[in-house]
Amino acid sequence: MSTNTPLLHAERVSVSFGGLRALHDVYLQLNEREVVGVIGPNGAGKTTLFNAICGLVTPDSGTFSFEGKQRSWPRTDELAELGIARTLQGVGLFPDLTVLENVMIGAQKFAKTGLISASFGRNTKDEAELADRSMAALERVYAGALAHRRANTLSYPDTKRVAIARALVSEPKVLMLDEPAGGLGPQDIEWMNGLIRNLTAHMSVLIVEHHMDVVMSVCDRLYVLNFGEVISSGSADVVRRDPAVIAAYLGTGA
Ligand SMILES: Nc1ncnc2c1ncn2[C@@H]1O[C@H](COP(=O)(O)OP(=O)(O)OP(=O)(O)O)[C@@H](O)[C@H]1O
Repeated sequence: MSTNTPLLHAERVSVSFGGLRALHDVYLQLNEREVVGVIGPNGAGKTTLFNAICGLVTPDSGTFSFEGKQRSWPRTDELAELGIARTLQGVGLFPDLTVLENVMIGAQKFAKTGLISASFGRNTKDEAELADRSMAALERVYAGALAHRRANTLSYPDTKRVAIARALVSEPKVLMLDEPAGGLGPQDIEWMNGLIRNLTAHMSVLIVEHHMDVVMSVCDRLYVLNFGEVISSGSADVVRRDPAVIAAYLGTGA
């Protein structure tokens, strides 16, 4: 892949739910080691675009390319192999499992005998390898000390870190983060932004966020959606000053 080829490229994406047009001719490009934000008011189509890339929604039309090759839209069971990982809005950890066990669930790609047998110790070599990878992922988000805590004892900011570790354990090329700053205070947002920037040493990051302020400082480029269309794209400075963006956000009070 040439250095100018985008890692991920979606073009002319349209999605309808019955009579409702959720996306219309949307485009998005993510380059190597880039942090790109998809922002926009409530109902703009951000999650639908994420879901299309993750195989949770099938577009009516549009093309998808990954590593320079056009291909069908990814199915959910192809994501790990392709190198795409996603965190879920609302975190989605298993409350009664330990942090390490939660992260190990993200490592299924590496469990030669399947997660269940590995988790139950039928193959101790696989289990040890999974645990090592999971521990390394936790350490990358500075959460190694939390490994043996139950997920339901964590603070909210810590659950968000663990959710990222769970996505990192499959060693993705593209990490998709759903509202990484949602519910965090200013200090934790700063910390989270620092973490995201560090991740770009190894991968590209795609972020969906409702509030534009929280992603402005961390994103190299932004796409702004409103009513299912891209109304602006570019650097934070360009987007922030775009009258169409100001009008869209003022219109919703976000
Ligand atoms: N499964 C679905 N069935 C019907 N309509 C849907 C479905 N998913 C989304 N929509 C509609 O599509 C539009 C885009 O929704 P989407 O969730 O993608 O927006 P969003 O920008 O992520 O919003 P928010 O910031 O509130 O999460 C909305 O009008 C929404 O009601």
